[in-house]
Amino acid sequence: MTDTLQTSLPQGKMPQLRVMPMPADANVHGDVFGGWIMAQVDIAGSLPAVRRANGRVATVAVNSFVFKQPVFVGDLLSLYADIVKVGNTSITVNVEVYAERNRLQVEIVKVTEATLTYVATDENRQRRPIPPLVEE
Ligand SMILES: CC(=O)SCCNC(=O)CCNC(=O)[C@H](O)C(C)(C)COP(=O)(O)OP(=O)(O)OC[C@H]1O[C@@H](n2cnc3c(N)ncnc32)[C@H](O)[C@@H]1OP(=O)(O)O
Repeated sequence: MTDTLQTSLPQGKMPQLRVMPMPADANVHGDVFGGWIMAQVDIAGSLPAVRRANGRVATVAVNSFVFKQPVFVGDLLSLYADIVKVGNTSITVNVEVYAERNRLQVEIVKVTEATLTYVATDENRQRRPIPPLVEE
């Protein structure tokens, strides 16, 4: 598992989300609940999906989710999300989470990796086609 240890955050990319878990997010041993991390990953992954879908999306599947290293209260988490597939109505996003621990000593650890699929939905919560990509 040596590939989980990083010395820096991904270069040239902006995190979708940065967040710090608080004591209420931890179990009795002080480690952060997996469910809390999953919620942050779901939010981070939805952000590029909403932009690409130009509107609301719903999470239809968590295709994979790996907790590579524990997360501790006070870690500063950076969540990076990249669209890896666009279907007719669905968008699949890869999310990577890095923790900055002991921030004065700059220890950065890759803690989580996940792939989720979102479906573009309309005002009746029914699936809708992904609109064509508009060049900016
Ligand atoms: C806001 C939130 O995120 S709330 C989080 C919880 N999520 C929800 O409450 C969503 C509940 N689910 C639903 O409402 C419905 O399943 C919907 C609207 C998301 C999808 O509606 P359905 O009619 O079931 O869609 P359908 O089966 O045709 O699949 C739609 C797309 O999702 C994909 N999909 C469906 N199931 C899966 C799966 N298990 N894994 C990967 N992709 C899937 C399909 O391949 C299809 O993609 P494509 O159109 O790009 O080919």
